[in-house]
Amino acid sequence: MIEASRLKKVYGSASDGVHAVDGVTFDVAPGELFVIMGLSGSGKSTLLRMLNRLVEPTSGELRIEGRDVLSMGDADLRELRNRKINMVFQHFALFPHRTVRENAAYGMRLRGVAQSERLERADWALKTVGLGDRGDAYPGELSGGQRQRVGLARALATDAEILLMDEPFSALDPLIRRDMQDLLLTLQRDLRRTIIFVTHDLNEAMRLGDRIMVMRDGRVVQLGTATDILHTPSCDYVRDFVSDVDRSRVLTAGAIMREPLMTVSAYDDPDDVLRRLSNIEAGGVYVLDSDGHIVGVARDDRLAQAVREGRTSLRECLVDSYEATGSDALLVDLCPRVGQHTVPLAVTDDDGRLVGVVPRATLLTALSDARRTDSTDFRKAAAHV
Ligand SMILES: Nc1ncnc2c1ncn2[C@@H]1O[C@H](COP(=O)(O)OP(=O)(O)OP(=O)(O)O)[C@@H](O)[C@H]1O
Repeated sequence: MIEASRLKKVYGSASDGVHAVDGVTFDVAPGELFVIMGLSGSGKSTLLRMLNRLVEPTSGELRIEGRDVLSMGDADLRELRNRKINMVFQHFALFPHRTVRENAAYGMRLRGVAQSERLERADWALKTVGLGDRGDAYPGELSGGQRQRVGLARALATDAEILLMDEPFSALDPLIRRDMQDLLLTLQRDLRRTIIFVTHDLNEAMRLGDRIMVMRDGRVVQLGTATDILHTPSCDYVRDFVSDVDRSRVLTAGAIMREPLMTVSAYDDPDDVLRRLSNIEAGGVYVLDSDGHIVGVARDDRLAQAVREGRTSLRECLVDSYEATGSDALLVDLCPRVGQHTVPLAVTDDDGRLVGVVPRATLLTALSDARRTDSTDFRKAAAHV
């Protein structure tokens, strides 16, 4: 959707001006939530504003859906800003004398949408952000978080495919901010807009971003998924940021899961399964059907009993003592659920097929700070838990 190559912005003269953005290259896929993260002054806002040429790049290339944005004339640029891209700011600047519905409809007015359609889409957008019953209220009658929702509704009501969001939640208190992040993630699952989201908060970046671009002094110091950045920070600068991140609320089961050491089929022989289990020193194993769904767990004590009794069907000695979760579950929610059974926590796909497991040691290692664990024996210790 967006391809930026060696984008540069120098405020002032080339020799002694400010190199706000210094040769940045990245691309954003359709439907991606792409986060630009960095400290104050690292060039995030400048970069964001170059994407719709509110700030004119000094040099570089920029394509949106393959079209060269930097060579566009006024008419094409207006069209791009009016139809394709919408911008959401930290302060939404709602009009106090207009109703919430009129405020939500405002972006479409600029785009020349007929009034009846404007109001209809505004009502849809307000409902989407949970303010369906507040359309007739005035902004002054809403809380800060609700006003921010109106701003979000305004951006959603237009059908712009690309949303540029500059620290939209930074002015909100932490609980409302978390609500708004949840709302954005939920909306994004359904609406799949392409979002470029600027923040200086790595926790927020990691919660929201499909990918995160970390900037420092106008340059990109790392570009990757939250897991990439947590596990392999590119330099000390990123490592310092990462040490403050609450891993339990960023990493997911899918990001840390392992291949199960072994799985067996319900048609396998109990004696054989027991022998294989003892080889890997495990107390139990997942039994799968031919599609990979979990049929149950074969535990060593039950298997030993079945063998003693001369039974040959694995199905007869299965138990259902295991825990399963989806791959997008956060580690904070897994903590109480691992280590309860002889088999590790199962990670299943939407159809209930086993896609991986989370042993307790894996969870502990993932929760620990990589920087500290490099210098201690934590990883080794965790492996024995
Ligand atoms: N209009 C301008 N004229 C001159 N310098 C500017 C201008 N806008 C930004 N800068 C400088 O460019 C650099 C990058 O600023 P920018 O606002 O893009 O960073 P940022 O990462 O978005 O910071 P913040 O999080 O504080 O908004 C800073 O050194 C800033 O002082």
